[in-house]
Amino acid sequence: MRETKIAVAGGGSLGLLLAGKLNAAGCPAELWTRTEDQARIIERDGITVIDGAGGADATTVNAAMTAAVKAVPLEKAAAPSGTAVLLAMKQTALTPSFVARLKHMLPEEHAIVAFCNGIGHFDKLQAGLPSAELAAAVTTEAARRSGPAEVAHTGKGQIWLGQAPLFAAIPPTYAKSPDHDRMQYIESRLIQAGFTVSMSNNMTERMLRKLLINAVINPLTALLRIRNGELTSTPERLSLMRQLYDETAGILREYGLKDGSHWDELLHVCARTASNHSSMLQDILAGRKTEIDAINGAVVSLAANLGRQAPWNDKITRMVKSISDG
Ligand SMILES: NC(=O)C1=CN([C@@H]2O[C@H](COP(=O)(O)OP(=O)(O)OC[C@H]3O[C@@H](n4cnc5c(N)ncnc54)[C@H](OP(=O)(O)O)[C@@H]3O)[C@@H](O)[C@H]2O)C=CC1
Ligand SMILES: CC(C)(CO)C(=O)C(=O)O
Repeated sequence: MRETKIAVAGGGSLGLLLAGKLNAAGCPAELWTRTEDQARIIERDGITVIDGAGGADATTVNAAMTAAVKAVPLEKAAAPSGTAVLLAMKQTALTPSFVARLKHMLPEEHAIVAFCNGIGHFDKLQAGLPSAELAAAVTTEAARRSGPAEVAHTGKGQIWLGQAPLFAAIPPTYAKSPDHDRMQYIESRLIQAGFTVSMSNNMTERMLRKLLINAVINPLTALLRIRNGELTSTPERLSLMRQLYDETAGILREYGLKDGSHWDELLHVCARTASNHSSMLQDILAGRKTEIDAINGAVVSLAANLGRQAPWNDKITRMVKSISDG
């Protein structure tokens, strides 16, 4: 098997969950933070993961565990040949200068497994990191950072791993395939850490399904400032959801979204994550840039590539941008 060293980039909700659980299970995974301060706190205190927190079920028992984790600010990280980076950062952080910094620090042989919601990130990574083995991870896990070294695991879900699709490129040109042994190694380590993981040979479909869910729940909950479960509570809100859903699903079908009960899946996600603030609402409340460009903005671009319009997605993108920092 090719030598692989796992590193997690981004000490936010998902990054703390991944690094905390991997290290707790005896799988060393260095965490690359943005700040020196956060790395220092984690080196001192380890990462605490509170499992079961935020569960809708009142009988859920919270269990906390703390793991020692090696943490360094990203620009000081040393990445040996064969490093696999679990990228747990928002789309908004993947600027050309950040991708150039990654290229500078990563060895020739490396893999990037991107957990980002939305689409467009693989095009940016592919353009800036031509020798990267690019892999996609789609997850229904839910996590919320509650301190620099503490994360609440607010929903147990699944992780799908596989080759990265490139949606914007027409005709599609595929990124360098992830090394099979390396992906199996990552899968086995994540399973050892307690995650439910499956390899998928159709990440396009997985990502489009997640995109459809995020394109409806995220902007509406952000604009209405409500929890995910409250979205289905009135006929007016359901009607907004339905219009946005119909338009988005119609476009995503042209890119490989299969026919299926996606509307039921959407309602199920609202019920399963009823008490969550969506990530977009959290960004708005914290005054951060949202991932709207990579979600509804991306749907508008996908429609334009087909010579079509997506007026619901276009308007909702403008509305979210008009109440946030971009
Ligand atoms: N949280 C969840 O449950 C889920 C999240 N996702 C997706 O995963 C991705 C990550 O989400 P999440 O963890 O919630 O996001 P967070 O905003 O909680 O975390 C992002 C992290 O990236 C760090 N970061 C930003 N810029 C840099 C940089 N230049 N160098 C190093 N680190 C940097 C931030 O650092 P700092 O805090 O210092 O600013 C922050 O810790 C998103 O695309 C999200 O949509 C998908 C499924 C579930
Ligand atoms: C599934 C959902 C909507 C859960 O909150 C999510 O992925 C998000 O908030 O970004």
